Amino acid sequence: MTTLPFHKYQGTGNDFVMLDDRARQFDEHDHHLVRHLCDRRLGIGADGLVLLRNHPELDFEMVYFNADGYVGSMCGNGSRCTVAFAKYLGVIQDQTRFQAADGPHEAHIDAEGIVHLRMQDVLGQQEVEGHGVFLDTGSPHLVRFMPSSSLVDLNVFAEGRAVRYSDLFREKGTNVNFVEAPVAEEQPWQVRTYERGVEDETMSCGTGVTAVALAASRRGASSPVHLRTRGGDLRVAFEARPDGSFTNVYLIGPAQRVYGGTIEV
Ligand SMILES: N[C@H](CCC[C@H](N)C(=O)O)C(=O)O
Repeated sequence: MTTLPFHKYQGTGNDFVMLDDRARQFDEHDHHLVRHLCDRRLGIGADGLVLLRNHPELDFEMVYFNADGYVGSMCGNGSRCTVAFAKYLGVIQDQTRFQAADGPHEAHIDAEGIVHLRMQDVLGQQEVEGHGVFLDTGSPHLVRFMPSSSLVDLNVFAEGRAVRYSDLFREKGTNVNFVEAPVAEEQPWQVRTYERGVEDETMSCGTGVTAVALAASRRGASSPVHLRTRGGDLRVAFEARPDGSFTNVYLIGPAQRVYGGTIEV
């Protein structure tokens, strides 16, 4: 038995175990341990786990795992939390450049503590017959626009799973976002997400709302798009290019340290 110190963070209800791994002691191939730490009954409990590591050129590197114990692709909420964690550790102040799964990212923390995270440019979006719109915002996302008032009672677990394990997506998997457009202009777009790697609905998904905002821009939404998840509100700002791609994409929202402790492993 050894004692492992950890920190628990959440960003709009998407929660993460954060480990300060600057000394590089954590074995990233230990899927069983990652899964155990994310287990809500036997471990700490989280949608994912992040290792904060040193990086040779940038301020730090973020290594993100889904709750299934395996390295995931880009995680937007987890990135905002990692930026807040880096500040908590004194690794950065309010401005940073760091490495994530899909490449380098810039971020800053504003006077209200809100994290503005620059995402990679998004090349485009593609209609998937019978399913919705597919975008890669660092992670794969299917966006399905739903009729008004249908989201509240939707079985996101069952509906999301059906898409994620459909013949089209089974092999690589996809995250699945269900969206309701606002009924009045000043209201937010509502989003519920089934996450690959968690294989369940989460309270919020950062790369997911980013995908939703860019897909919504094709349906009249203009930057910044306001989005409401079950865990809180996020904003996505962007510039649409004439060729259908997007640049200057920012995911903007809170990131909070909930508690810290140690766990016997
Ligand atoms: N919750 C994450 C999404 C992680 C993507 C992950 N579920 C995968 O497909 O590897 C976010 O806030 O962007």
